[in-house]
Amino acid sequence: MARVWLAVQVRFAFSLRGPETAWWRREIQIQPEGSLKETLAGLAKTHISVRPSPDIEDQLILLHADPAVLLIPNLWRREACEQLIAVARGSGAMRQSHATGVSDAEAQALRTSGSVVITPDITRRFGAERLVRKLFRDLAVLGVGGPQSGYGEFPQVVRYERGQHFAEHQDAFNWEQVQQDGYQRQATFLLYLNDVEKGGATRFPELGIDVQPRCGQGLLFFPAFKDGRQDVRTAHSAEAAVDEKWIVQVWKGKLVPSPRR
Ligand SMILES: O=C(O)CCC(=O)C(=O)O
Ligand SMILES: [Fe+2]
Repeated sequence: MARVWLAVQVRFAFSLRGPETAWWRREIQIQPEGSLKETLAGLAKTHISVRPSPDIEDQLILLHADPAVLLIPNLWRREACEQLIAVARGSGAMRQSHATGVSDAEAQALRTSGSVVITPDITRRFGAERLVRKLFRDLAVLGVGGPQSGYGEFPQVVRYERGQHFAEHQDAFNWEQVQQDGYQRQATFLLYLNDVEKGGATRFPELGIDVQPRCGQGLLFFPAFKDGRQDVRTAHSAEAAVDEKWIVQVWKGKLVPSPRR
């Protein structure tokens, strides 16, 4: 019952959102007591253990309880967001984004943005060490995966120009691929790098959630269950951009026992 109620409140908050409204503050006030703790306890059983440090816990907004979707407003300052955009632009390495598990032609229709993987080489060449460290420190502060889990992918900066989108998809790999690679994505951490007034929302159709990009705002969700199977309820899309949109994303993964490896 509480879950249904929470989802309804989220829709309500989004529909009321205006450019100057501190809607997430209202959202905190209407969250049922203890719901974040309950959600994290449930998450540890079904998906992944997430133990946020006490100073960030207060800033987490539970957009959806099961599956858990968390929003962290004002995680990065504008200056840092702009620096990371400048690294991506300046790298000269932005390319048409890839999509996993589909042919090139399908990928081009599915995902029309441009992106650059912030490899150690790009990090070094463009002096982005501090920014990359900050991304991983944020993940650690959010307590994603606990101190023992070392598997992160290189961060990826993505730009959507007017009309570009990423159609509905799963971030977690399909079971066949997991069996083949012995690796699954367990947490998606997305950080919005600019304010987007029109278009470009991250949409979770199954959950009735639209997240409008705000500079420095983080989004955290969990695309796979503990055993490595996709949690298809976390399907999401990037709606077509009207204003230009920039994000950076990091996936935290884990090795999954595989008969073929
Ligand atoms: O751009 C967004 O809002 C979502 C991006 C996304 O889903 C992805 O890159 O996997
Ligand atoms: Fe995604």
